[in-house]
Amino acid sequence: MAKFIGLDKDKGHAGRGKTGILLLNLGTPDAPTPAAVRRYLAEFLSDPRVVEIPKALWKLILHGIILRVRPAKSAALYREVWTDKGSPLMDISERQTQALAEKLKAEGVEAEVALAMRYGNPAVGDVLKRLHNQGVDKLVVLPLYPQYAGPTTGSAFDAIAKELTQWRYLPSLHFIHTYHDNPLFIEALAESIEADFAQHGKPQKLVLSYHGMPERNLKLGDPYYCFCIKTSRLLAERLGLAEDDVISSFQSRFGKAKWLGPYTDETMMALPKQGITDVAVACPAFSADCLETLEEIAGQNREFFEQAGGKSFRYIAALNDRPRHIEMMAELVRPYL
Ligand SMILES: C=CC1=C(C)c2cc3[nH]c(cc4nc(cc5[nH]c(cc1n2)c(C)c5CCC(=O)O)C(CCC(=O)O)=C4C)c(C)c3C=C
Ligand SMILES: [Fe+2]
Ligand SMILES: [Fe+2]
Repeated sequence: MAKFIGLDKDKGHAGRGKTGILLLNLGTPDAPTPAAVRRYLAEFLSDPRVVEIPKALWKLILHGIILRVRPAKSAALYREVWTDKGSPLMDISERQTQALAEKLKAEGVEAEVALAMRYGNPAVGDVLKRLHNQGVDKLVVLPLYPQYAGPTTGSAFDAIAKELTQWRYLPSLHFIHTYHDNPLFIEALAESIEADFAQHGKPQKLVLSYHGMPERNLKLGDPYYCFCIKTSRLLAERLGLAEDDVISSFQSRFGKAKWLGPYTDETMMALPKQGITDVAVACPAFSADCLETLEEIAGQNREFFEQAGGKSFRYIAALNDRPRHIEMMAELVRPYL
């Protein structure tokens, strides 16, 4: 067998030269069952970009403890958010892909728009091979993580690179690494928040809850924290809110190490004691609603807030397939088409 994957020898260069746009997100289990969640977590948590502790030690902890305990617990949480269309993250990602394809087509842009997931399905390698077979020689990759982070965007790049190192004929490649301060991104977020304020009134505080990361990653040079804070600052400026009206916090801790703070759960338990009983919460690190927003924020954190005496907790949905969000995606890829 040849060492590298080349052009199809029967077709040669015929029908090539197409542009492909690859939207990439994290991935989600195939079903809300312990077995499917175990498969998903085993792949996710074996990624050295995600958990940076010595490999042999981590393998023992992962297989000896975590993958025995967590799948059943997580599967129960996934069941709470699962719909007849499956995992929200998958359903929404598919809708985003379709909407971007339709928008570009309406603009007269010819491009194959595809979705891949970093873990699980559709797998990055399979989707890249499919695009290659469709004649794509120019590839634009848009990981749907607004703020660059090594464990997410960096890992998405690894998956692309791992596949392409096996190819003989590489496409031209454009990798969009961050859009935390893109004006259309800020505009899309602002619109979604303004729509909430118009309906329910301005809350005492707007809480912007970002997915967390070990604090050590920041110290080692990961820009994620600074990018999150910049998103918050630009968003507050665009909304005309004072610094004191907005809280940035970090959710979804994993393991015993210190993570970026302040922690969202502790914030929610503390606010009512400070007289803050009316909050709106948005999650600007998530381009699509998923377990971490629907269950952890709109479910668990709402309960923490209300149990501590909070009166009004509104979760503002992720940008999902809002037209302005799709417009932002088109704008991000346009320079490379
Ligand atoms: C173990 C460390 C983790 C790091 C670091 C991390 C970073 C990170 N993650 C996202 C986005 C998402 N994470 C999601 C789920 C999820 N994340 C972790 C762990 C880390 N994430 C776990 C173990 C899980 C699985 C859920 C569970 O078992 O509790 C999801 C949702 C997936 C879904 O199916 O809905 C997203 C999205 C970002 C942006 C990020 C950045 C630093
Ligand atoms: Fe995560
Ligand atoms: Fe979580």
